Amino acid sequence: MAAVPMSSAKRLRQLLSDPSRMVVAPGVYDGISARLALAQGFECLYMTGAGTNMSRLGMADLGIATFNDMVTNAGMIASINPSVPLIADADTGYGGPIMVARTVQGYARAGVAGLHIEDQVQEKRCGHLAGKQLVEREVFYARIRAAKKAREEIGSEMLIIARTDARAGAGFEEAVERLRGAREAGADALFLEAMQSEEEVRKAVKIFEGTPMLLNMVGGGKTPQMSVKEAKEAGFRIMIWPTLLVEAVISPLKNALRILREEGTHDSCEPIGPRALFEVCGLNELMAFDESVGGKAFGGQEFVLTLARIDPTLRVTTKPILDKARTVEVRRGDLYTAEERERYGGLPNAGAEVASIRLEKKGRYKVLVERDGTE
Ligand SMILES: C[C@](O)(C(=O)O)[C@H](CC(=O)O)C(=O)O
Repeated sequence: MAAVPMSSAKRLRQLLSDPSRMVVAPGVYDGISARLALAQGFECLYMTGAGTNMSRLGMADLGIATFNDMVTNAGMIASINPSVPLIADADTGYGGPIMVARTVQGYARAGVAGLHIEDQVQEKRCGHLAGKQLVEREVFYARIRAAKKAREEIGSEMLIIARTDARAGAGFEEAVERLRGAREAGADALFLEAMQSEEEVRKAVKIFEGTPMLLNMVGGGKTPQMSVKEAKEAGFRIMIWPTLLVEAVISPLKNALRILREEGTHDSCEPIGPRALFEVCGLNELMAFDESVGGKAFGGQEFVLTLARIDPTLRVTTKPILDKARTVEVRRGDLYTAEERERYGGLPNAGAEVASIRLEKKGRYKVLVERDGTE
């Protein structure tokens, strides 16, 4: 329900047009992970194919998710905040050139801002597993040409990123050659999968100077670990962290389940309660929308918040408080003046959380909040 001042693809291109910026995109795979990344104010998200296979299908990253699985997930994620660009994994494009075209147009209509298409065979696998097989160079180039032509046919600005998986079996030089060919075939950005040393990482950026390069940071993968700062200094323009969140949930979930199974309780983590839980997925905004159009389904009280320390002119916002609500989330956009809302309302930062106010008891509130969100 956020305002959409420009297409997310245009926004992604705008971010890339500033050479001093690197686009950092955490890998998300479902509604909760996407909501959490948006709440942190990330300016771009990445829909991981590995995470989509795992969370939607319960399957390993072995190219099992089909176009329909992927486009449905991408459309759901892209729609949560359409002003924040989503780069989505499009694997091999899911078939020959005709199918690649369908994939590109389907992703564009689903609101995806950029996608990557690779040169593995259909029975593909995670780029950091052994035993990958490649299609011939020309087959790869035809995929990229199909992607570009399909995008042009519908007037989309979606970014086409060519990914090569050649490093593992065919070597660095072949990978570079394939990306050269893909660039000629019309790719806007390049992704050399599973580079194996810092030297390769730096060399690749140098070879393709002038073309945006994507760095894939898989924890425990083939590529040496680099921070956002290091990747930016090396010259990358996009950095994805595909498995960060998938990995992060495994242990806590296992632990909670083990405790429930062994001890018959659920005290492995402090329960935050249903209200706070749903606030992660937009409860307050959804209710505010309902109220703003005269809906009566969730009538609550008014919450008056004064952010005196952030701005001397005193920023005030009102937010509804649900019955029995325990927290109120304040986002940057809540504090905009009408003019600011017009100008900045659609930018990713508008959704960034500035404070999470814990409510002690029902009543009318007037709260002073400092920049770090503490009362
Ligand atoms: C980027 C990637 O395509 C993904 O699906 O997110 C994977 C990540 C992974 O499986 O570790 C890849 O690098 O192949």
